[in-house]
Amino acid sequence: MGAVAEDELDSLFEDWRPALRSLDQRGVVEQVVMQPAGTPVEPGPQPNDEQRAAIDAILANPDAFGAFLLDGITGSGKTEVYLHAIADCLARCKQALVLVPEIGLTPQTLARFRARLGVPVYALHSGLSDGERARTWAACLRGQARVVVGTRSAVFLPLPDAGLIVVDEEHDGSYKQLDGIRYHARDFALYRGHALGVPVVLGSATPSMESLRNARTGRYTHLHLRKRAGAAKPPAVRVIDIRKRALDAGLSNDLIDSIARTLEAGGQVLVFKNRRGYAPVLLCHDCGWTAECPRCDASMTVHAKGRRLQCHHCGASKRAPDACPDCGGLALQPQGAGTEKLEETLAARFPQVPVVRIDKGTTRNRDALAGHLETLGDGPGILIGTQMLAKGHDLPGLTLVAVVGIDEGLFSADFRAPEKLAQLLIQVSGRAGRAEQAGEVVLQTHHPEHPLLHTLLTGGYSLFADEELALREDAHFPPFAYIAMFRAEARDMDAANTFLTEARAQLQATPTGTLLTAHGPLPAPMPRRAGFQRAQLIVSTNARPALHAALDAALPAIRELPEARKVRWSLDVDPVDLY
Ligand SMILES: Nc1ncnc2c1ncn2[C@@H]1O[C@H](COP(=O)(O)OP(=O)(O)OP(=O)(O)O)[C@@H](O)[C@H]1O
Ligand SMILES: [Zn+2]
Repeated sequence: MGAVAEDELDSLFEDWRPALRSLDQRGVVEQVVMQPAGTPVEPGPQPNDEQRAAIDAILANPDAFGAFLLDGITGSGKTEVYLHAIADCLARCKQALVLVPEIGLTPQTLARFRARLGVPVYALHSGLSDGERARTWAACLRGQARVVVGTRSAVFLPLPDAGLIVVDEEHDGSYKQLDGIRYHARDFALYRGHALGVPVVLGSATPSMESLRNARTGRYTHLHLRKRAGAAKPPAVRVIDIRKRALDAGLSNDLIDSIARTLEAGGQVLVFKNRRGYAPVLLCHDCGWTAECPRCDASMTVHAKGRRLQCHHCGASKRAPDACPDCGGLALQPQGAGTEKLEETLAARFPQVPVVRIDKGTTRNRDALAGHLETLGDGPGILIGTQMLAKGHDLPGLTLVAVVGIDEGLFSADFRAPEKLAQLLIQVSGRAGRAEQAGEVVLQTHHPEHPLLHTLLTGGYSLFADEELALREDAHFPPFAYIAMFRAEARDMDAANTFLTEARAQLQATPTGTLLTAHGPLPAPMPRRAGFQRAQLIVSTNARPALHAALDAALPAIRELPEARKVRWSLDVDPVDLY
């Protein structure tokens, strides 16, 4: 079943323990008989042909498991397809579960579901108290909750009358839980759909390589939405080559002119920059000193217009020094630009419009996000954001999307980096021109000839995916191989390495051990974090059963290793991040 071993299932429900305790105190929950749904408050648009075909395919066999990949470009109306399938589910007195990424669960999304379906829609996310979670759990168990929209952990809700499971933005990294028991909500949704005998719909404009491969091999039914729904057209994309150009906070004059033109025409602008804070580095111009985190192999990020330093890896935070700690000079300069600096620069350039920044620093929860979008309003304005903004937001007034500072992503060592970058670029670009107004995307780069950009610009995500899958197959990388990663950290690197070497020996000694290829132990890409030395061991194989057999056979012994007591270690099957 993929990411989780059967015997781990129990602990997966750990998340739910406090909620269930509070449920127990309130007495037993009783089942209610489900009534067919009421009439929708708001009728939706007539599905177009592609949407109709997708809906029909999903509903062709509603009482049996089937996996569907709804592969539809941004703005193609995937949500409409879900809504029709859910409405059908309600008409058959069944329950529907919709999983959305962490930041995708906005009041906007819920309002749309409520208005269209004509039944209460239950929301489940990490911001709820244990009591609220318990109420949702009970409502599901009783069959009172007909439609639940929730993030990752909603995949464990009880569904006595299950009829449909939807995983929106199935490629999204937030479906993978990284702390404690590691599970992938998408994989688990498929497992549940199979157990419950209901269709599972995975939707995305930028499907994961894993899901695309499953669609190609016929394990999933591949459904396509190739054009934007309604009147909207895909945005025009323009690349600005910034080599040798003058830049202000990383923005070229060409881009500033485009922003000015868009604002004059009454449009809204999204400036996307995946680096929060004021500047990524604080440098002494006299001696070359830079502010490093004392506990990590990383620079500290400058925040609060230069007054504070913060480590984005361990969270350490302190006041920025007034003078260079090395040479005593007063020439400390923030280098580069993060979202805070962009906000300052754009607010100074365009004082007549609202400039709103959306990142971890300003937007801790959904209410904050709603507040920011309200500040922006419907008129001309500028939105600055990190990847938080890349997901599923429908901003009808948005006509220009400017992508700046993606260049570091083009040269990452992680084999998944191109996939993640392509997804991000397509998703961010997809925010432009979703209503009547035509959209424009401007991409600023020092590497206009980079193959990744070239492929995306000429063939879109599907051409990228073809090429990426071919590369992965040649290199024996997932989804053509299955990998597991052991991470170990300790005060000294030797302890971490010794443990991993022992773990490798245990794995290789199992009956399927010869089918595994081991890489490592090697230092992690960031060898020191929060004061710990970190190493990793990757094992890979081209047959999943061999991997699981080896893990099952070796894990008890690995847990008992004397070396295991000297390190903090974890096992990640199908890791999404290789650090
Ligand atoms: N058949 C249709 N006719 C007219 N308008 C439609 C139709 N289907 C969807 N729309 C409208 O198109 C817009 C985009 O639809 P929707 O949000 O469902 O797309 P999506 O594929 O889920 O988008 P994304 O993945 O980019 O978030 C919405 O405003 C929706 O109301
Ligand atoms: Zn740190």
